[in-house]
Amino acid sequence: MSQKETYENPDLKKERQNCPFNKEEITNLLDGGKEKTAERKQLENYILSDEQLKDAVPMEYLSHADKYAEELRKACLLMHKLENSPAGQVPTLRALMGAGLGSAVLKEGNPLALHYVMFIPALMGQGTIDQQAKWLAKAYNLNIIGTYAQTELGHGTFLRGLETTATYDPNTQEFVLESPSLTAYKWWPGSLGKTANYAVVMAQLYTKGKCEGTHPFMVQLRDEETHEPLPGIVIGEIGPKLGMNTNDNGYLGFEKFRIPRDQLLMKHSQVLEDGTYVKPTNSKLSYATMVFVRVVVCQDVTTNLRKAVTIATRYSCVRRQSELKPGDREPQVMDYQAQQNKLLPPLAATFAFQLASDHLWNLYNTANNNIEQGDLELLPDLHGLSCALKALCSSEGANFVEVCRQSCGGHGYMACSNFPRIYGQVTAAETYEGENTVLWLQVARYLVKTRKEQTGGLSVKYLIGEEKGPKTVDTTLEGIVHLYRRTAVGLVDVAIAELEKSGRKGEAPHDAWNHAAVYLIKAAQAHARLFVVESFVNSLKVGNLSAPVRTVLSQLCELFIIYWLLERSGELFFVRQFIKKRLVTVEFQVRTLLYVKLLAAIRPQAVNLVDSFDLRDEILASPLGCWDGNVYQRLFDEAAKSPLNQSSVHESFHKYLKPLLKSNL
Ligand SMILES: CC/C=C\C/C=C\C/C=C\C/C=C\CC/C=C/C(=O)SCCNC(=O)CCNC(=O)[C@H](O)C(C)(C)COP(=O)(O)OP(=O)(O)OC[C@H]1O[C@@H](n2cnc3c(N)ncnc32)[C@H](O)[C@@H]1OP(=O)(O)O
Ligand SMILES: Cc1cc2nc3c(=O)[nH]c(=O)nc-3n(C[C@H](O)[C@H](O)[C@H](O)COP(=O)(O)OP(=O)(O)OC[C@H]3O[C@@H](n4cnc5c(N)ncnc54)[C@H](O)[C@@H]3O)c2cc1C
Repeated sequence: MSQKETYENPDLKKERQNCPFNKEEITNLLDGGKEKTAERKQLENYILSDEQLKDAVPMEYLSHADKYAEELRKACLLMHKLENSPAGQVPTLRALMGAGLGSAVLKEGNPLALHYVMFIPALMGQGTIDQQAKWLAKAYNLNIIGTYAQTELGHGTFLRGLETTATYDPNTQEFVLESPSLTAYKWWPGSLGKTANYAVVMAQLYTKGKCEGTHPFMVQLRDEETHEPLPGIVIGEIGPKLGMNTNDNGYLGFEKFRIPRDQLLMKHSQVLEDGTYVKPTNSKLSYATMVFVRVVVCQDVTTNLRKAVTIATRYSCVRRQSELKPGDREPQVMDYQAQQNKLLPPLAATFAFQLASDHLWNLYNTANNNIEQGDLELLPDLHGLSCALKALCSSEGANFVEVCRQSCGGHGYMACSNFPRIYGQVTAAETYEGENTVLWLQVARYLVKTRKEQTGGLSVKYLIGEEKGPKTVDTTLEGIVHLYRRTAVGLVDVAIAELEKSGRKGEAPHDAWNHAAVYLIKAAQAHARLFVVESFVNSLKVGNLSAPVRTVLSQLCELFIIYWLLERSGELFFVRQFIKKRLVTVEFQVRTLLYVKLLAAIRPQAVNLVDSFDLRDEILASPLGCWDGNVYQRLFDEAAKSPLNQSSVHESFHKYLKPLLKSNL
């Protein structure tokens, strides 16, 4: 019998009564259509009903090595299940790699993730047709398992500074891979520690005595039978981390390790037999795998945020605390405006991020198809937008997850609440695939270039030409979006003015850039926020939404846009003409009132909205967020699993505490 038939917390039951919109309509919208929802549900039933994929004990109680072994066992079993998946292999794989279904089974991290998320995409994006023919089938069939080894102990961000060398030897037609120092050791690649036997390795290519920059090489690391490291390969795992502990991030050193010439992935650049180097059409094409992951990370972070918001919202409607009206029953904590202020902006953000991520995904596919045909026109815009949204979704996402945790008081601090894991995953995305500050500066570079040269892609068109739109700002949605646009343009102009000021003082361009970093980052962030806000507003203009769904999504959209504006109001002070017009004081009062009204308007639908995410209890993996709201019983049940509760007196009492108690200190 399902939980839904046995118990439902009365407060949650009440929250769910008289829902003015069709929850399924929102579910379908988020899934990408009714058929996709049906497909997802079928897949969830298929995977989550398998007893062998369930945890015998909570993973927290296992050792580092046992956690890895357990997640690897389940990961391998999942791969076997792919064959008979009712949804087909590709959709199943996608679902298993991300923060939804995949993390319900592999809570600590998927030891095979890098194989699918980076190794196969790298082979596809960097390998020639012949190389793909040689390696891809083996990779898909899991005859080999790979990772993406780029970051080194000494360098992650600065790719031109990578130290690993691949020197071409025309006599043997081989590359010799070498780690010339400790800092040259690859450090961080996921799955490298224990799982992978192959890697795409990024190394400085030397041929005919000249360094041609970083290039991708296909490298076998371990024996395919024994899994022992090959001679000349030094390999291991880097140890426990804040989260993602069974992704077995590893280290890797090369001691004059030889690979054949045709293991340079040669789709974009080649080394001929005699050592002649053939350049790519664009040197950044070798970075394409990172661009792909930046795009999917936005979707992944959004899924994680939906989990955190669902847990916190349901819990906040079950939890009763303090006194709102003297003498009355303790209210649901969700009835405090302060709690709504914590939870409704992240709830709105899940929609905003999803819609922006969908746009980015479409841009990625178009740009990638064009690149395959040799047309690189969309590459700068894709790079700019993927950096901007990856940095924005991961940083805002991590902050929102932490707010969700805090909103659950003490119980949010329990490991079983699942907040530590969700946070661990989301904050990791602030660092991996390009540290966020570094990505903001990449975005700023694109914005400054566009503004100065008056040419750029679709996402930066607003920086070209004179500012359009009303000179005064009204409080309609369009008016507020215009305010975002003016702020974004204004901050780019402020950053350019800073750069020019330093230039006039005689500073070299690189120093001027460094000294304008604070402004440059603000401009990049304002640009990213503008994109998200416009995507949200524009998405509501199109599509055949029912009136009730359109109403609630419009409220969320308005709330989100005003929330960010209020949060970032300080930035308006950088844009001088706003202050002159006393916009800050006058308009803000109106918006603050509007914001509070929106909190009250959305509050009654909070549980219905998170229900419409349709996240199964197994995916939420939290006693605080379960559909039935049976929070206290579930917390008790979780505590019962603690190894310290398996006997009434722990053996350490007799060993340590009893002697102390008897010692008369
Ligand atoms: C199937 C999947 C389903 C679900 C999966 C879901 C989610 C994923 C889940 C889990 C993920 C699991 C694990 C995470 C794995 C993590 C892996 C990694 O972290 S791999 C390592 C990533 N490393 C980085 O990102 C390094 C960051 N650094 C850089 O990118 C570059 O060094 C930097 C951009 C900072 C600068 O490069 P540099 O070579 O120094 O460039 P330079 O300054 O000389 O030139 C700038 C010039 O180049 C343009 N440019 C830079 N990068 C790109 C690019 N990628 N594409 C296009 N163009 C680029 C830049 O705009 C500039 O152009 P202009 O000169 O201004 O014209
Ligand atoms: C969970 C996880 C998984 C990972 N998986 C992989 C993987 O599979 N494969 C792989 O190759 N790598 C992987 N990485 C490595 C990751 O890509 C790097 O950690 C990341 O790119 C940041 O590089 P770094 O660690 O060298 O940081 P650093 O670049 O040293 O950053 C340190 C500080 O310096 C600042 N900084 C650096 N450069 C600049 C600049 N130009 N301007 C201003 N500030 C700057 C940064 O903002 C940051 O505050 C992973 C990392 C993590 C955390």
